[in-house]
Amino acid sequence: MKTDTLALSVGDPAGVGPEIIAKAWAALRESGPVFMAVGDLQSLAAAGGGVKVRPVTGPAEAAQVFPEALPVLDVPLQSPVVAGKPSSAHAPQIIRCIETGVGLALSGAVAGLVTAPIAKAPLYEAGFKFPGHTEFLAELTAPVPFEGARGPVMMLTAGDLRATLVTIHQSVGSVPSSLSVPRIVEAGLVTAQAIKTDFGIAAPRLAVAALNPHAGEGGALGREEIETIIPAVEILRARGVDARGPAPADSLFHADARATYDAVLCMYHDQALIPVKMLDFWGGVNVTLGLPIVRTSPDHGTGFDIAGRGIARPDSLIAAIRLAAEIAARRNA
Ligand SMILES: NC(=O)c1ccc[n+]([C@@H]2O[C@H](COP(=O)([O-])OP(=O)(O)OC[C@H]3O[C@@H](n4cnc5c(N)ncnc54)[C@H](O)[C@@H]3O)[C@@H](O)[C@H]2O)c1
Ligand SMILES: N[C@H](C(=O)O)[C@H](O)COP(=O)(O)O
Repeated sequence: MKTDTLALSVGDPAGVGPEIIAKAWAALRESGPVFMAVGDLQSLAAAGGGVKVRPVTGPAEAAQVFPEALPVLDVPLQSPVVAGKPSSAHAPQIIRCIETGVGLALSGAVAGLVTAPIAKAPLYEAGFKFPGHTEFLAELTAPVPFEGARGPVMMLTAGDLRATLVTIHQSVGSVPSSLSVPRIVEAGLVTAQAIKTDFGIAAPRLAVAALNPHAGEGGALGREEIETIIPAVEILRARGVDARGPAPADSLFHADARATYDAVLCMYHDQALIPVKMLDFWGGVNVTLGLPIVRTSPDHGTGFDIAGRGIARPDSLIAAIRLAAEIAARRNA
């Protein structure tokens, strides 16, 4: 039976996740979307600022209790949590919550997965081999077939801006040598497909950002456009994608420019994330495209500097929950 209940992995228990999950539940308990937190019951209760939490055995029970209490599929921590103090000792539980959420989404028990922020450093310290959720989720869902161009592709969206990334968590210095025609084409195909299936735009217009200032100024300021990005755009167009570019990134993000495209393919992390988080830090959402599950996440991180003080804002998490529900409804229509 199809469900619209979402799973919400708690992320790093020492971060703002538990607090903003409780605040998101308080904001959505009457209107929905319904979600079930997957995490340590005790630390959610402690961080929830008086919000009622209720242990549940699964999404069906979660939907029943949601109007009255925050439903939690308990994945107990094995060591104490101090807000603002990340610990690699929490890594196994953080990873298990994500794995549980992915399993529920793959089985159809939930409509999608929303992931509260994780901090990479404590996970790396515990031997976590993936740069972040994006690559981990791709690994966990790899055995499951997916029709069309397969991701993962990271998208950050806020307002009318949808920006996807060719390269993600790597140093700026390593980006030029990482760009290749196949890699840009693949990211463009996944983006164009997702704009149709997940965002409901029948004829997506894809802008492609240049890497170098002034798009390389005819080669005088770099040759990545001539040698790599332009050939990739040509292949995308030959494969039926309405791709345009590469355009100089500094004139791609103002309001009039944004009106000319439905998504913009960026070459590296901050080329996409700075404009998105400038446009609306509190409403931005991280979406993983091209996977057999729906996955969103807030556009911010664990906020260790403010965790436990009760001042973290749930806006981006609420936007992520709402967008996951919207995408899931489109995919299941
Ligand atoms: N979705 C995710 O899982 C995600 C997203 C971004 C960063 N991260 C990770 O989080 C860790 C910390 O990252 P960072 O310090 O670069 O970024 P951050 O977003 O955690 O913090 C940046 C600033 O924004 C503030 N902030 C963050 N969330 C807030 C909220 N909900 N309400 C009010 N203020 C908030 C913080 O206090 C801080 O001053 C890193 O390990 C990073 O990799 C995870
Ligand atoms: N670059 C992401 C952001 O700033 O929102 C963040 O690191 C999350 O990445 P994963 O979803 O891969 O954990």
